[in-house]
Amino acid sequence: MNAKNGGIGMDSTAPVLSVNQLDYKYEQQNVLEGVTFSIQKGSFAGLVGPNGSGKTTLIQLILGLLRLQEGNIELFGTPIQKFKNWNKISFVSQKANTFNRGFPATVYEVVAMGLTGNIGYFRFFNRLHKKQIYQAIENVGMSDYVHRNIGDLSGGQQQRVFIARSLVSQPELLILDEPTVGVDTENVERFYKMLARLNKQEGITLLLVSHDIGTITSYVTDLLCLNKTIHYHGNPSEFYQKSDEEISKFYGHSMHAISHDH
Ligand SMILES: Nc1ncnc2c1ncn2[C@@H]1O[C@H](COP(=O)(O)OP(=O)(O)OP(=O)(O)O)[C@@H](O)[C@H]1O
Repeated sequence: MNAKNGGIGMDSTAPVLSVNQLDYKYEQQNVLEGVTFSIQKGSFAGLVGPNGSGKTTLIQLILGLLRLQEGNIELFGTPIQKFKNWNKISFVSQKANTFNRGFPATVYEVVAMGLTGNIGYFRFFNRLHKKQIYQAIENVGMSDYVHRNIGDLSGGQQQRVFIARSLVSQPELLILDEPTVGVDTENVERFYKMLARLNKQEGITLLLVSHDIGTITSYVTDLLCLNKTIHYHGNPSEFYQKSDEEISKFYGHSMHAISHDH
């Protein structure tokens, strides 16, 4: 059943994201071929693939930053060409933590910036906006740092603040492109735990792009392996039943994934 209404109404039963037979090439280089998958509401999806496997290109297509060549993408049941509710989607890029450390803003101010798209730069925040800002900061476990300068925080803490900034507008789908680049190992685990909690308790659908297949498989509900096309989409634990040979065939090199139980 599809309750589309000229691209304005949303089909609440539709997948949050549906990608169908997507091909993409830069000049003569085919980067994506026949990419097909969908992500259901409430999933924590991990998209993994080696360098150059097309992850960033795929995300840029999903965010409407690159024009479709072949195939189609639906967001909340609406073809991307007609999709207007971009406030339902938030994106945190790997570049977020290359933030200028000298930037004179507190955690509160950085998170508040996530609301300016909703209310405009020169409007004042009302009580509800302030509540949303504090709630987003609490959701990423940064309440003790509200008035600290962003430049004084560690890479992992800064990245949590950027997640809070993207959560404050209350998106339904949060897309993260390699958010743990530059975050030390111990904090990477904490970071993934925080994402898993946001997914379970706040019901936010997550699409996490990573080349770190070992760690993310402990947290994600859906694992997608991309190398030009989707070679695996399913339960992360079933992925480990595949032979090393099968995995390395699409991963491009031999790899030993490590599974942790949490
Ligand atoms: N703007 C561009 N023009 C030409 N080729 C590009 C462009 N962007 C990416 N490519 C090429 O397309 C292929 C896929 O790149 P993409 O960045 O999508 O992969 P990725 O999986 O995100 O890689 P990484 O993990 O290294 O970031 C690579 O071979 C890359 O060199």
